[in-house]
Formats: sequence, structure tokens, C-alpha cells
Amino acid sequence: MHAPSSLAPLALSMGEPAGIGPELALKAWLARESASLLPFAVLGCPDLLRSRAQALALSIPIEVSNFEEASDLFHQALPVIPLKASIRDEPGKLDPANAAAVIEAIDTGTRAVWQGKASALVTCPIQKSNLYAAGFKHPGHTEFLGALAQELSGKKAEPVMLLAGPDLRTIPLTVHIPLNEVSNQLTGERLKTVARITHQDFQTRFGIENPRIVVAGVNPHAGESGTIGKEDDDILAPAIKELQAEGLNIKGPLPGDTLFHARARQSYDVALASYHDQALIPVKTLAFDETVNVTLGLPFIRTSPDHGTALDIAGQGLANPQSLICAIALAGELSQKAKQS
Ligand SMILES: NC(=O)C1=CN([C@@H]2O[C@H](COP(=O)(O)OP(=O)(O)OC[C@H]3O[C@@H](n4cnc5c(N)ncnc54)[C@H](O)[C@@H]3O)[C@@H](O)[C@H]2O)C=CC1
Ligand SMILES: NCC(=O)COP(=O)(O)O
Repeated sequence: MHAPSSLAPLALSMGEPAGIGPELALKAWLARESASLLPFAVLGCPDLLRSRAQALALSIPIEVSNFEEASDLFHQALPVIPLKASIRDEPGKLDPANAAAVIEAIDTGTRAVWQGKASALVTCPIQKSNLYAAGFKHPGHTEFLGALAQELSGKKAEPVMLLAGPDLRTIPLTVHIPLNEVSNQLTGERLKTVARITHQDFQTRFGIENPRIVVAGVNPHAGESGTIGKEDDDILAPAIKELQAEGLNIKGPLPGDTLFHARARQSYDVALASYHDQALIPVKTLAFDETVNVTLGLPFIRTSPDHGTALDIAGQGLANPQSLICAIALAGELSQKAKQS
């Protein structure tokens, strides 16, 4: 017998149907007991999940459900909340016609969390280019969720992407922009906003009383006293001084190349990096299968695996579900903590 959970189920958006999301959801359900996962319900297509399970010879009962009944059902079957938009199912083959269903899953899951019908949102990866081709206006989940949070709460939301691994947490200050745009978009205001949200959410969500934040320099050797680029001295350093004066435990800019080795990692709780790859390469290199993408700065909890849609292996049974399992586990942990506080 399983003790009933006092929490509403987690909402798991199916992500890109041509990718590994459906396979990961199936495999995560199989790991529900070994990983002590809270009940989750997939926002997706029951027939697609049944056909993926059959193709992969995974014996998984799949039941159409709703948020109210999902938790009770979860221990004997994978609950699926069907989407209105239709989905064409071909692993590895993108179809812009599927974008509506992909967006609906995220939107419905978010609204359910906001209404208290779900405890947190966990998202399977989306193929960003396919959504852009269908007219999606946001760079990714992070910004879309910021816009939804703003609509639902009526308050400005500043979503911040955190990559949380077992031994390293990083945040990119600029995210999905070309490298030659970084210098334009890396502003003192952006650093201050992200650092303040990080400080607050590390305290409230992760229970770290005085979070130690470091900032990686954008240029080699953090600019070598302004001789190899000016951004470190002119943009990052003054903003860090202001944040220190506010009482934040923050230092930098520190040379990025010596910030991620084992000894350096002991000296901080989170590193703010200037651009996407500076933040994501070290975490994915250290722990690709265990790192979780968490959105800070939202009035609800959202987690996701660190990886993408992996179209190259979709439908082949090769996808490793561990990062999604970690994302579901962390969403459960953060939800329980939020309920207790
Ligand atoms: N949270 C999200 O929605 C994310 C979405 N993406 C999107 O995913 C798409 C593909 O991105 P890529 O840069 O190719 O990265 P990717 O993570 O999808 O794939 C990179 C390589 O890692 C492998 N891989 C990824 N996850 C795996 C898993 N669980 N098990 C085994 N192998 C795995 C893939 O097979 C591929 O060889 C892009 O459209 C990107 O925007 C990328 C990251 C996060
Ligand atoms: N590379 C990280 C990534 O693409 C995650 O983006 P998001 O969809 O979580 O905003």
C-alpha cells in the first residue's frame, strides 16, 4: 500500500512529441518507487504514449485522468491528461503542426499549478526551432513561464534560469542570444536583478540562509585589468559593489577558467555566468544525467531536465531518464518545502 500524498500531483508537460520526452515520461513512471517520486500526471496524448510504450516493449498501463484523480491512480498506472490539440506521432521527425499541443501542455500545466490543482510544473524538452517556426514568440520555457506568471499574478515576473547539479549550480545572465550580442545585453541592471532573485530564492526555496554567489568574468582573466575587454571592470564590478552594499554575499568578477574546478566550487553556492555556454558547459560536463533546470523568480515551482529533445535517438529506447527523474524529485522536494513554510 502507498500512503496517499497530501500534495496535489506534479504536472509533467510532454514536450516535443518527436523527441525523447514521451520515452522519458514512461521511464520516469517505471522509476516512481525506486526514486520515491511524488505522483505526476502527463499533459500529453494517451495514444502516443501507449504506442511509444509498445514500440519500446515497456509494460506500462496508461490511463486517461485529471488532476483530481491522478495521485490515486499513479501507483498502478501512468495518468495522462489529454490535450485538445492533435499530435502527429513520428519519432525524430519535426512537424510545426504539433507546436499547438506542445504549447498547450505547458500552458495548461502552469494554470493548474497556479490554481492549486497541481503542486509544481515539470517540463519535458521542447524543440525551440519548431515552436519558432509556428510563431512562438518566447525564446524558451523560461520566458514563456515568466509571461504566464505575469498574466496570472498581475505582477512583473523576472524568470531566472538555474542549472542545479549535485556539485555545481550555475545561472546564465544572458541566455538564448548569439554570442556577438552578449556584450550588448550584459548590463549592470541585469546582473543586479538576477543576483537579487537568486539571493531570495536560494533562501526561500533552497533554505540557504546566506547564499554565496560568485560572478564569472566575461573576458579572459576577467579582463586583465581592462586590457582584454572592458565589460568586467565597467559593467560587472560596479554592479557587484552595489549588491555587496545591499548585504548580498557576492564576489567577482572572477576569471571564468578557474571558477569551476573542484576546490573553487567549495567556495560558493551558485555561480553567475555571462552567457549560456559559460554556465551550461561546466554543469553538463560534471553531471549531464543529474543536472536539473529550475526557473527562479516565479510565483510557482518549475523544473526540467538539463538536456534537449535528442531527436537523434528518439523512439529507440536509448534515452537516459535520470535528469528527468532528478527534475521530478526536485520539484517534489521544493513543493513539500513550500507547503511546510
Ligand atoms: N528545457 C528544454 O526544453 C530544452 C530544450 N532544448 C532544445 O532541444 C533541441 C536539441 O538540442 P541539442 O543542443 O541537440 O541538445 P540535446 O540535449 O537534445 O542533445 C545533445 C546530445 O545529447 C544526447 N542526449 C540528450 N539527452 C539525452 C538523454 N536523456 N539520454 C541520452 N542521450 C541524450 C543527444 O542524443 C545528443 O547526442 C533544441 O531545439 C534545443 O533548443 C535544449 C535544452 C533544454
Ligand atoms: N539550454 C537550456 C535550455 O534550452 C532551457 O531552456 P528553457 O526552455 O528551460 O527556457
